[in-house]
Amino acid sequence: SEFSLPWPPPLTNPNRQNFPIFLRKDSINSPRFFARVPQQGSGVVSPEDLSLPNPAVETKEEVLRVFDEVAEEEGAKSEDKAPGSSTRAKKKTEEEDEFDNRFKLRNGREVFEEKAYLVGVERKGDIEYAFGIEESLKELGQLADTAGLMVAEIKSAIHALGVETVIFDDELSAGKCNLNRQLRNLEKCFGGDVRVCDRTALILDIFNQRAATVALAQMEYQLPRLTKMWTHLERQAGGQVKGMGEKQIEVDKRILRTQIGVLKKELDSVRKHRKQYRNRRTSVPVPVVSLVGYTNAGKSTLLNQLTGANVLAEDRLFATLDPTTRRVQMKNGKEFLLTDTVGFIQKLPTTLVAAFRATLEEITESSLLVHVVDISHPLAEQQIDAVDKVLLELDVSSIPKLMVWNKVDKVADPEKLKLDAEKRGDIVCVSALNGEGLLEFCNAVQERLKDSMVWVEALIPFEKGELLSTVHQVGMVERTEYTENGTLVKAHVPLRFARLLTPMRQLSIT
Ligand SMILES: Nc1nc2c(ncn2[C@@H]2O[C@H](COP(=O)(O)OP(=O)(O)OP(=O)(O)O)[C@@H](O)[C@H]2O)c(=O)[nH]1
Ligand SMILES: [Mg+2]
Repeated sequence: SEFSLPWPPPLTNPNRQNFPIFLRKDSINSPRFFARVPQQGSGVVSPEDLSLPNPAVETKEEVLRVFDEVAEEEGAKSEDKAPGSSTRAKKKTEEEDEFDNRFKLRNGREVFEEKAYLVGVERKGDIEYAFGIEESLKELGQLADTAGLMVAEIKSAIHALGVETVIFDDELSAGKCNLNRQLRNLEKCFGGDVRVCDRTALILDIFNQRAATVALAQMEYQLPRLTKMWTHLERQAGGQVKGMGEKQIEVDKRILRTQIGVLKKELDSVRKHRKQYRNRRTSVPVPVVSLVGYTNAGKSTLLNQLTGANVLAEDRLFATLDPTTRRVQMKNGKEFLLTDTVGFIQKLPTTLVAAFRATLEEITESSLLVHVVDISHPLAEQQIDAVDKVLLELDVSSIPKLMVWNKVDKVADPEKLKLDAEKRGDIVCVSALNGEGLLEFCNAVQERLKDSMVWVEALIPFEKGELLSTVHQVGMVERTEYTENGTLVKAHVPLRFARLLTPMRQLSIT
């Protein structure tokens, strides 16, 4: 408070390469800021290098206040250094306590909370980008929460000492020389042991925590980036043992390649297992319906509501990483299998598409795709597009689709929304949370499934009673007639089941 800080603050090291960055508030109520770089390229805000000639921060006072806090902390530290200071020991244990407190329990797993600093870079060419940087950053924040990180506000970022990870909203592409320069510059600017990562690395981190199969994608992502990880060795060696860093790279690359080999084998066996499981399932003629949609749309909640299954549904991104299939039994005795899938996300890293494909293989064999949309989300349209794009890549255009607008309980004008849906004719409005519209949903599913069924007229002998009940369960029966020779049934049934009925169909023709 007695500090008067110069404005703009001086550079501690004038030789250090520094990109100017302008800070803007994330939104009026949010304490988070995002960075704007006026020219092409990326930039960083480094604590000592906070050279903001013309900050786009709403109030200069706000930033000054942050500086005050830093200064106060610095002041406290220098006091600390006084020999024999009794506050020193106290501070020490406080720090230790704080360190211990950062181990948190989440979903039965112990995670260490990292203080992270989100950086979004808006480039000139990106302005048209549908999601917009604010939304993208918000999503990144949620991603970071999911990874078990604590999103520190920019304040703590400026507090320097607090920041351990800097997360970029875009994939920092490897291989090109300007990435290396970019990373080195970042390292230089941040100094110390700050971890710099990007959207891809963060998503991979989440996957790595919960889905073993995706570890592969992570390793493949790491391989070209190893070069960067070992440059510090070269620097330490000061040119004398220049080969040292390189050797370590080779060792690391070899280890990674071996691990990739092992994982690939594991993945193969997982695939085989899943395939066997699917084959077993297809011998039961129950149609399979897959839930797809943007992450956090409410797919797992819908599955839970319909089946009473206890699938993890949470307000965090990528809550579901493994497909889960449950049997849905309707009041009228009809059944279908409902499969939950991993959510989609924009800017899906290229390395992840392959991993998604493995998890999403399930849906290529379903009779119907239900596209779940969080219609209360301001960017619902863009999320729909993002999902459609992935579906296109998965080559499932031949499978019929049904769109569900979820979270109708959350929208401002549900009646207007329902009218909109009605006008478009192919949309069901539901609230997976309170159960609204679920009956309509099931009926719509049945209706769509009919499109993938074939019409049969079959005379089923009385001794094959179980076949008749299966027709009722999995098909749509129009008529049954009892005759001397058995039950004459006219119905839509799944193709596979129709094959089972073939001999009886011939019977009905004669
Ligand atoms: N208000 C409201 N919230 C909902 C509704 N459906 C789901 N949610 C909430 O939305 C959040 C995400 O739901 P999930 O079912 O986990 O979403 P998901 O699509 O499975 O997400 P991923 O597994 O990440 O792909 C949870 O907090 C749910 O409680 C709804 O109809 N209304
Ligand atoms: Mg889910």
